Amino acid sequence: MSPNILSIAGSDPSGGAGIQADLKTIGANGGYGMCVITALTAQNTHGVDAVLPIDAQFVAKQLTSVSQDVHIDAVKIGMLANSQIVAAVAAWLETLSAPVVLDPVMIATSGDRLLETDSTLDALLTRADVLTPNTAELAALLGEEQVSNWEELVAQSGRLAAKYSVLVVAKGGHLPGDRCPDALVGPEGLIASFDSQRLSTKNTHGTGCTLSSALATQYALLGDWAAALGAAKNYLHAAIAAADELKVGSGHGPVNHFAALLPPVSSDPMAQWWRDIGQLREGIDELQFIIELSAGTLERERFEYYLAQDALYLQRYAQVLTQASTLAPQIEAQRFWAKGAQGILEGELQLHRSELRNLSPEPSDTTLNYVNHLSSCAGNYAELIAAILPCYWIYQDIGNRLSAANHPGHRYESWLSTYSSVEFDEATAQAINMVTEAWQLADPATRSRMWDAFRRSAEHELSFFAQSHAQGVDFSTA
Ligand SMILES: Nc1ncnc2c1ncn2[C@@H]1O[C@H](COP(=O)(O)OP(=O)(O)O)[C@@H](O)[C@H]1O
Ligand SMILES: Cc1ncc(COP(=O)(O)O)c(N)n1
Repeated sequence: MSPNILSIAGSDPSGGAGIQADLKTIGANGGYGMCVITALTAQNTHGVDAVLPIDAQFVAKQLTSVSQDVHIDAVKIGMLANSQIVAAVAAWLETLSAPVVLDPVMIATSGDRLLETDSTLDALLTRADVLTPNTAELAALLGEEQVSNWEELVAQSGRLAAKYSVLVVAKGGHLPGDRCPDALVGPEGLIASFDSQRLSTKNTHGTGCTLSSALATQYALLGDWAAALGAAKNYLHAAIAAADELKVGSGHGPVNHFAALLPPVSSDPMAQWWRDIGQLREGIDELQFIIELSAGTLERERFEYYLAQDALYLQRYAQVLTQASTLAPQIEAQRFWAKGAQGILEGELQLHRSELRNLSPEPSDTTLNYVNHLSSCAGNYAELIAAILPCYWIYQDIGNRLSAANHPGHRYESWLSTYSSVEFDEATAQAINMVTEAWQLADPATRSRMWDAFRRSAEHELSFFAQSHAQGVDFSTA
């Protein structure tokens, strides 16, 4: 069951910090988010322009309305704006036993004040379970100098923990260096530390809000502060790592709160598919058959075996292209696939016959598995053309390299000269476009079947090129 997490914080209308960041974070971590607003701010990714604190009695009213009705599993406190609001929240907390994470927000990263100068958080510091100050807030709470290295930060956090009998998260975000450690520190010293790489981005607006609300949510789920901090830090790290995918403002933008929940944003799904079969493509390049064909050392027998299987495959492939033409929703696509089928029947198969001394009558298991896979996709146009595509694309890719290795006197000179042509490059680009268009129109389930059909065909391509050397690559049961 989702824990109910209450954020008591200010509003950031640009959505990266404050209650907006908290609600996104709580939801992304599996909690049910609620919020009591303490202040409105007018701010963006460059800084805070104005603050309008909510009347303290109205803050109290919001708190009682929520807690009279809803069971609260954990509380996260952020910006409180002034001492009247601090007092209202402190009085309300006396009626509640839920765990409390207090992010002692005083000054925004941009340097703007979020807690009035004459206000103190003292009434809340002992009631909180965990404090999450940044280096400047930590120093201010102790009336000490701000530290600049990790050992001093852990020591200073320990002094704060002892002063208020609480746990303190030592946050390395503002320290120099390429690491970004955080640690849970108690009155007795270090409890658990979590190191991470410092991510290179200027988009870190709201990281403190995000960490503290993730911590409250994870504690409600896990019941252990150290484990909760580890989980919260992992979540934040992924959100910072994906921050640059968002395009929010021209200053310090927000982190990407839903990064881990969303499928990778790819404006070019085919480029993604091509990358995702990268290992298979490398596997094909490393096959003895391809290496020897390219070098001209391939035995004639193996070459003819491959050609004979290819001829059998192409007969069926031409039928599959005809089926795609029948299923195609637009006339242009109908024509394209029909033309492909015709090209095979009239052009490529003739070429095979001229190279072959005798046509092997029997298709191998590898060849049969491949064509059966193609036929199994024939119930749906989008899936079928996704299955058809690797034959075009991989052949074109290898063909360009093989024809580059060709030279006068190469053992397979005439064959390799057919491997690359402007027409085939164009046909491949058009086939990629057709599959992209079908993908754009497809629902998520069909998209996933399309990718599966494409990937399986790429696997069959590898098996197909491997078969003349019987290298035992067989994905037929995959
Ligand atoms: N560039 C970064 N790469 C990775 N983690 C970061 C980066 N900047 C901040 N963090 C993390 O964000 C959290 C908030 O840290 P910090 O910036 O110190 O606090 P605040 O946002 O309150 O000023 C910490 O967990 C810190 O480790
Ligand atoms: C309403 C509100 N609350 C908190 C912060 C701190 O944000 P940061 O984590 O960037 O210092 C903020 N800028 N606005």
